[in-house]
Amino acid sequence: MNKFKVAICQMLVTDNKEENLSKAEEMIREAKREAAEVIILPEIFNCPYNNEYMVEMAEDYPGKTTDMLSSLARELQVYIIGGSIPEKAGDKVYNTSFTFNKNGELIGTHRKMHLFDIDIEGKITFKESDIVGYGEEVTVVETEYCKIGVAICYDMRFPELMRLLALKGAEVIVVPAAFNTTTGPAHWHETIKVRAVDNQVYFVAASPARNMASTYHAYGYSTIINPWGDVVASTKETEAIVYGEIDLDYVKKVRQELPLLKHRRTDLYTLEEL
Ligand SMILES: NC(=O)CC(=O)C(=O)O
Repeated sequence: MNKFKVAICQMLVTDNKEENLSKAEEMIREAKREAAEVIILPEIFNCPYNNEYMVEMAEDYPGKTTDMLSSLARELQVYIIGGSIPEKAGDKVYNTSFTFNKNGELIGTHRKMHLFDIDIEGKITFKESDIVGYGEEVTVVETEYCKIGVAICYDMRFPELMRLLALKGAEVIVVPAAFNTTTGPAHWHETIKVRAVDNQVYFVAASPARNMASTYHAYGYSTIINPWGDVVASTKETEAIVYGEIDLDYVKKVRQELPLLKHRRTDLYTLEEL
């Protein structure tokens, strides 16, 4: 089982949770019909990426959204990396990604570790930490194919975390994300490519489609990059499913031919999880 097919559901997210859940289900079913085995949703897919909505629509785990993902994973016999949702835990809200295996069992929970607090003059101000709590754990999920590192959006801007995922054995890194129309054109493609090349992984970056009726204008352009830095598949800003094949022999080949991970001077510097 050295190859498997992934699908990114680049869905249009609205302020209607029922509509978002139906859209996610419809796209997951379509991806299964196209033989995808690992299906990925974008960051904050069940409500708008906006602090007020995230507080209002946050759900406990287990809850309506995660129950739906779990039962779809079981029924369709696929892995689902459920983008992220606002998760309510006690009096806190987290931006959390839940991953389910083919039996519908929860095999990974990633709470966004780096929160999107930015202020770009004349363009965009966002202060996620006003309402979202910080995740504390590095997340690598075990699948029947390989280990998959999971992080959320702004997390991917931190090369130390991405490297840690590779050092923990990830051959694929999946990042549900929602860059925007300021940061997307500036950094999206370059960041994805360099993280794939540095860590010699398949890098799967899943965005929502752009919704100009929303307060946050997601960039779109969900993309899969291989360990050599080539684009396996990509799309533009509108709703679409992006499919790509992950070839684990190719990961091994690139890592053998250009042994970056082996050539690290760990006698001179190290990276450790505290
Ligand atoms: N939405 C994010 O967390 C990050 C983002 O949009 C960016 O880094 O740009």
